[in-house]
Parts: sequence; C-alpha cells; structure tokens
Amino acid sequence: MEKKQLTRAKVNVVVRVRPTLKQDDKSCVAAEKTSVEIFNHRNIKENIKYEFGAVYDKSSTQQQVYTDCVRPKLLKTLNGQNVSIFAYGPTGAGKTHTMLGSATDPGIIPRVINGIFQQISEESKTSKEWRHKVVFSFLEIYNEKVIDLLEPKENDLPIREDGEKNIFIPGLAEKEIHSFDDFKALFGPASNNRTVAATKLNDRSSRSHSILMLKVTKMQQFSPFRVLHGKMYLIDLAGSEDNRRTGNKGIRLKESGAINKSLFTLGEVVDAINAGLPRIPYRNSKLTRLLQDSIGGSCHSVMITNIAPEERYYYDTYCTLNFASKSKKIVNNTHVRESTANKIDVLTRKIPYIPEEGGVSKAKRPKLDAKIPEEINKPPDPAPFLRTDLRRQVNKRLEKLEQNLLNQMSQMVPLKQGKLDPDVVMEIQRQIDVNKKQLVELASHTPPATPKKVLTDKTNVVENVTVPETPIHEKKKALKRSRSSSEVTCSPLFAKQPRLFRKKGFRSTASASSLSKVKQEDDRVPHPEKLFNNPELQEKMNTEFLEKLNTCSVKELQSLHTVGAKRAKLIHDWRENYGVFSNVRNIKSC
Ligand SMILES: Nc1ncnc2c1ncn2[C@@H]1O[C@H](COP(=O)(O)OP(=O)(O)OP(=O)(O)O)[C@@H](O)[C@H]1O
Repeated sequence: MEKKQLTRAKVNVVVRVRPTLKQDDKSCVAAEKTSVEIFNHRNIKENIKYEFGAVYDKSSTQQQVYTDCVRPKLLKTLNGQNVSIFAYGPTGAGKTHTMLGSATDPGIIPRVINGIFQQISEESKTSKEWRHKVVFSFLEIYNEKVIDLLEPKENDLPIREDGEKNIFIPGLAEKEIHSFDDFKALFGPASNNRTVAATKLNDRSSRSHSILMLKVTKMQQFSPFRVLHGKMYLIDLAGSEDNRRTGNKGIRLKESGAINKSLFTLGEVVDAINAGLPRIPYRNSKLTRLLQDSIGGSCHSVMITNIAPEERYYYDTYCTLNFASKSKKIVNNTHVRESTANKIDVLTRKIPYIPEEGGVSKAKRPKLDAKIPEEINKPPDPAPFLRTDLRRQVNKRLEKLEQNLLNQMSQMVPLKQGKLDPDVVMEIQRQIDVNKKQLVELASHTPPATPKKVLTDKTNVVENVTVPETPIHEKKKALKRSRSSSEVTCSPLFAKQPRLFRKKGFRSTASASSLSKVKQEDDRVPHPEKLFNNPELQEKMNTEFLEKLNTCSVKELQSLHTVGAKRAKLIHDWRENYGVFSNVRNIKSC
C-alpha cells in the first residue's frame, strides 16, 4: 500500500423515528429537521432535546434516508476509501427495516448494491480507464462468535488485524458479483442462515449483529496501473434489550446477555475515544473489534440511530439518544487505500484485491520476468464522448481554416476572366480535404496507415505521400534544398528522428542547413549522421523531446521547428483530453 494522506471525518450521526405500530399507542418523541425532543410521561417537566446532523421522522421514506445518508458514500468506496453504515437502537426500533427493508420497500443494503453497479456502469460508459471487481461477505456475531453466513462453518472465525491496522477475518467466504441479480441469488439463502427469533417486543428480532462487507477494487488499465481498494460495511446491530420487558428466558436470555454486553463495550469504546484515552477497549468484544475501522478508525461512518416513539420505549430512547450524542463527537482518519498492480496482475488482467486472508505478502508471490507489452501501457481508446467533443472542436477549427485559406488564396492567385482559376481552387480544396482527413484521424485517435506525412507549405497543409527510404547524404541535401526554397520541410512530428527546441533553454534542432552553425554554438548537439546511426542517442533525444511535448505550454510548443500556433494548440488539446503522450510514436501518429 502506498503512503496515506489522512483526512479527518466526523462520524455522521442521524436519527430515524419509526411510526407507532398501533394506532392507539402514544408517542413521546417530537422530531424536527435536525433535532429530536423526548417527553417523559411520568414527569412532564423532563423534556430533553438533542441536535443531530439530520432527523428523519415517521413519514421519512427508505429512498430519502438512502439518498441523503448513503448514496454520497458510494463514490468514496469506489475511489478506494472505507465506509461504514450502521444502524443502532433498541430492539424493535426499525434497524432491520432501515438496513434491509422488504421486497416492496427495500432498505439500504439492496439500494447500495444497485447503486454500486449503476455507478460502475456509468463510469465504464464514459471511460475505459478502470476495471472493477466487486466481492461481498456476510457474517453475524452471535453469542460472541463470528459466523460466516455465506458458507457456514463448524467453528467460529477469528478476527485479526494486519500491519496497517486493517481488520480482517481469515477464512471468511467472499463471493464475486457482477450484478444485482448475482447478489440476490447469494444473499437470499445467506439471510436465511441468520439467527432471528420472536420476542415479546419484536416478532422477528435479530438475535445477532449482522455485517455485510462489500469490497470494490478497481485497477487502472494502463501505466502506472493504480489499484484502489474500497470497502463498505453495512451493519445491522442487534437491539439493546430490557429483559424485564422482552420476557426473554433460556436461550433468548443468553443471547440478550451477549447483545447487551457487546453494546455496553461499544459504549465504553466511544467513551474512551472521547476521553482521549491511550487504550481503546476494542478487544473487549467481537463487535467492537469489528467496528474498530468504523469508530475511531479509517471509515467514513454514518450511524443511523433508530428510535421507537411509543411511551413504553421512553427509557430505551433516552439511552439510545445519549449514546448517539456521544458518538457524534468521534472523528475518524479516513484515507485512500491504493497500491500498484504487479506484473502478473497486469499481464493476466487480474484485479489484485486484498482477500480476507491477511493479504498476500508481496514476497510470496511468484516472480515473473516478462515485460509488460507496450500496448497495455497505452491509454485506452478515448471515451466516445471525448472523441465527439474533440471532433466538434476540430471541425470548427477546420471550417475557420478553410475560410482563411480561400480568402488568402483569392488575394494571391491571379484571376482568370474576373474569376479564380478553377484548377487552383481545386488544388486548394484537395489540400483542405487531406487536412480534414488528417485531423479527423487525430480526433478519433486512429493512427493513419503507413504513408508518411510531409508538410507541403507554410499554411501547414499536410499531404499523404509515400516517401522511399533515402540515403543519409540525400536526406541532408533534401533538407538543405527545402531550407533554401522553403518548399518542403519535414515536420518534427512526422520525421523519423525527433527535433529539439530552437529557443533559449531548449536544445537546437538537427536541421541540416543550420547544423554547422549550431554545432559551433553547442557541442552537445549531435550531428544528424550520428543521430541516424546511433539508436541510443535517438532514444535519448526521443525522451527529451517527449518530455518537452508533455510539459510545455502552447507558446513553448510553438518553438518547435515547423510547429505553428495551430498544431501547438492541437498537441496541447490532445494532451488535455487524453493525458500525456507515452512515447514518440504516439506523437508521430497525431
Ligand atoms: N420506518 C418504518 N416504517 C414502517 N414500519 C417500520 C419502520 N421501521 C420499523 N418498522 C416496523 O417495525 C417493526 C420492527 O422493526 P425492525 O424489525 O426493523 O426492528 P429492529 O430494530 O431491527 O429490531 P431487533 O433489534 O429486535 O431486530 C417491523 O415490523 C417493521 O416493519
């Protein structure tokens, strides 16, 4: 993993009040946009008002809670950060309703899965830069045991911490999913493994804390092959229980003891963090160990505090809101988890996500000496919308250029019986067409076929001509000729060897006519013969040339031999749209 840049983010605590379940039930809760007030029916003077980031009253919808609190976090997960969404509250207050919902009124979990795939599909439509991998695990903490719900095992699973303080569960099953339907097919049966039972307060009370862990890993498809590792925890905590009212006995009472103990430890963790204690008792329960990332860790955390409005819940509501108030002070240190893919992963196109087995150490991976093929290093074909955009720009520029050319030529070319010579007009038109083709090729990022391009005049009109390989002395002569007559000059963009910059600060071009003079001025500039015969030197100059092209401003680009304002702008625009050129061949293809 690369060096982390930490950003502080407070735990976002919101409150959701469910409707009363029976019509004649009296409510002791008054909710407003960001505040909630509770009334003690035994002591009317005892009203307590709490302030939170947001309060959702009984009329709030699943969509509203998801859109406000959760959807903004999807991008964080997709961009390599950890997110934790957890529902906290007394039994029967609406945690499972909020997190899971029902088939007709889906909650946060199905909406997140749907949202992640939607986001990935949108990203893929606009850019081919990244490939994604989504895996999920599903577990419960039941009676202080970690139980795999996707692949139930005989023994409970351990919880460990890696060198970077990331919590992981060795042996936990992880399933790759490619769509919401994939998820549904796996999640349905796994949910049936969850321990649920009827208590006096809830017909389907969760007897465990359930945690769905979603890992989204994305790998860049060209150099430097960045890999972003995002994780999202979706947690439905078991509710705190007052066993005088739940009527729990036997197994239910034991379960309740475990639930209450872990929630009590959660309270201790929050107190310790708020008090700035050096030791936070995360290890005192499995729940707090697993929530280590979410509370005081690296997650962007959202705590949805569910409360029941009925008067009989007054004391639970009071305790829950006190806990929520303490939790909103906690600040997490969030960061992007990023690594770089190794050669094997690049060549096999495998996305190197971190499995729940403590991470594969780099040393253990087999070594591969193969070179990464060059085409993998190239940026992908630009997104269609970018191409369309560039094509529009190019066409606009072409129309302007066409008009200018016709104006210029009409002044220069002698009139034939008061009209422009049709042969000349045809020639201009032909050259414009060639230029158009060239620029459209550039816009669609399709390198032209074999013919080399030769600049034919000062107006930068380009023609496709097949140039036979010429001996070096011929080339020198041709260059001299072109220099004196300003007829045909090889553009550095299309020449076999790159030329360097002429202006101060840049190294001189290898233009033949100026060679002897430049040689006197600067001994470091090689003779063209040396250049043609010396691949190492060529490579060195290529690199220098490339660097200048990738970093120079439009004005500086114009200093390139035979690069006029228009082409400098084109190079600059290309760079802005598609990123830097990765080798000189890319530039030649422009
Ligand atoms: N916002 C809501 N709108 C309508 N009904 C709700 C809402 N929240 C909860 N309910 C209903 O209240 C009942 C209890 O909710 P739920 O099972 O989600 O509670 P819980 O907090 O998960 O309880 P436990 O901790 O015991 O599992 C369910 O019948 C549920 O459908």
